Formats: sequence, structure tokens, C-alpha cells
Amino acid sequence: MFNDVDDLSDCKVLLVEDSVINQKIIQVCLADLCDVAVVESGEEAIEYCLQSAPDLILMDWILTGITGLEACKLLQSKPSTANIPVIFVTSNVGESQQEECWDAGAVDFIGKPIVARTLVNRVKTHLKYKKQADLLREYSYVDGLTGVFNRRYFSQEMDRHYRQGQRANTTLSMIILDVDNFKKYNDHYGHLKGDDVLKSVAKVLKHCTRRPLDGAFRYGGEEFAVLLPNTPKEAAFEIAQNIINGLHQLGIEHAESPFDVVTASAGVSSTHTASDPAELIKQADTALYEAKKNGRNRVIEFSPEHEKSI
Ligand SMILES: Nc1nc2c(ncn2[C@@H]2O[C@H](COP(=O)(O)OP(=O)(O)OP(=O)(O)O)[C@@H](O)[C@H]2O)c(=O)[nH]1
Repeated sequence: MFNDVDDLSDCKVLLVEDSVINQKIIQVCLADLCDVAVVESGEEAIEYCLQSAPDLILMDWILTGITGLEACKLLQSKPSTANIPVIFVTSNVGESQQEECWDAGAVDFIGKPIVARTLVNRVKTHLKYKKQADLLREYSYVDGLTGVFNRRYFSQEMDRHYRQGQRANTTLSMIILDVDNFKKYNDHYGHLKGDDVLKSVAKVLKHCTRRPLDGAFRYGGEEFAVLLPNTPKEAAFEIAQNIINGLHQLGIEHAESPFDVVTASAGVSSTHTASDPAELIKQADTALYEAKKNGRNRVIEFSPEHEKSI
């Protein structure tokens, strides 16, 4: 899992330094290790990090405008930048300055004048830590069998997208999808073949949800969820239909199904009718129940009528 952390060439270090000579020295030292971007002030550093987070920041202490220490504290206070490790590069290495570095949230400091080997080794060590932490976070969010996100991440993403949709006044839609007659499939073909079916479903989901904010999740055993931020229910219905058709067209033999191939059913809901995340999920589930009741291999969009029929 961690074999690829030794290659740091895809890592980006942001150097916050207003001395051109120091910029050049550090860039030359790190040239063979990783990518280095340079900004000259704390304000620019914060703006840069909000656009695209680097893997590590090398921060000068004394800068024009806010100090490096203040910039570090500001970065630590924002959820989207708090994970970026900051190393101070400073000639202020007295005891009280070191205390201030730690208090500001820095992970390390490097004294000036710079010793090339120390700089390279410290940067290498912290980039490796960062890469390992990123990988662990990614793995803890991904379902091991299917490669789509897991249910824990679904809960986080649901909350985040719901709140974002409320703020921006946009519609969040969701799909819940369940493989049809899957117990019979497992009983007939065996559990391993069943696992292959789940992998195929995940592939179709990934193929049909391509916008950057769309997310596909394994919601339960043979149940999947799709979150579609900024997507009206009509468009969500179409995406669900594409998924159902896509799976049907794979033509995976299912001798125990009336369709002869593996199919799935889906329920669609949106914040047009749901007023909180729990209701959004419940409504998609209700619509899925209707799809199963109406013969399977189909998509049903939630309607308040369904609640009366339960
Ligand atoms: N192979 C495999 N099977 C799983 C996994 N998770 C859940 N299942 C199986 O999925 C089946 C779901 O069965 P049911 O809930 O009865 O649903 P169904 O047979 O698909 O029937 P309908 O949903 O009504 O069409 C059970 O047999 C579970 O054991 C998994 O990770 N791999």
C-alpha cells in the first residue's frame, strides 16, 4: 500500500519567501525531489492554498504584510487548509521562537543559513508522512470490494452537499440502487460470482456519474447510492435510467431472473421534496421499494403518493 510513497515527484511544495536569493537556493536544492511553487507573501500563500492545496509549505518567518507565523495560524484555522503541513525556514531559532512555531501549528523548522542536505531530508520526510496520511484517508473512504466510496464517506458527503445546496440554493438529488434477485444469484452461481456482479455494478455507476462533484457509494451489501449535487430530479432520473440500462446491457447471465440477465432497481429523490438528509434518503428508499413492487429493472422517482401506499 505504501510502496509508492517513495516517489515524491508528483508532490507540490509551496515556498513562501520574499528573498530572491533564498528562493533560488531552495528551488535548486529541491529540483530533483518535487515540484516547487513560489509566492512572496503570507496573503498570497493563503490565496494559493485555497485554490489548490500543496503537500507542504516552506514558510519564511519575516515577510512583507502578515508574518509567516500569522499566515500559518490562519491556514490552521481553515478546514480546507488545516491539513497542509508547514515548516518554518528561519534564522529565528531561539527557544521562544521555537515555542511560537509549535504554537502556530508548524510541523518543523529549518534554520538559516540553509544546509542543503538538512533541507532535502526534512522535506522528504514530511512529504512521505503527508503522502501516507493522504493514502490512509483515501483507503478508509473506499469500499475494498468495489472501489467506490463506502457508507461512512456517504454520510459525510451527504451532510456536506446538503448544506452546500442550502447555501447556494441548488438541488441535491440522490439515487438508491439495489441489485434484483441477488440472493437467488448468489445461491445459483456462488458468492464469488456475486462479488463480480457488485464490481460490475460499481463500474457502471462510475461510468454514468462523471461530473466532478457526483459520487457513487456502496450503501449496503448489494445496495448502492449516488449523490448528485446541483442536479434537478429530472436529470437525476435520466442518470438512474442510464445506470439501469447500462447494467442490463452488460448481459450478465442470471438464470433465476425473469429478465435472464442481472438487473437492478432504483429510487430517485431530491431536495425538491425532502427537507433534510434523512428525509432525502428515506424518499429514495421509498421510491426504490416502489420500483421493486412494480416489477424491478426500473427507476421510480419519489412522489408523496408513495408514502400513502406503504
Ligand atoms: N456476493 C455478495 N453477496 C452479497 C454481498 N452483500 C450482500 N449480499 C447478498 O445480497 C443478497 C440480498 O438479498 P435480498 O435482500 O433478499 O434481496 P434480493 O434477493 O436481491 O431481492 P430483491 O432486492 O427483492 O430483488 C443476500 O443474499 C446477501 O447475502 C456481498 O458483498 N457479496
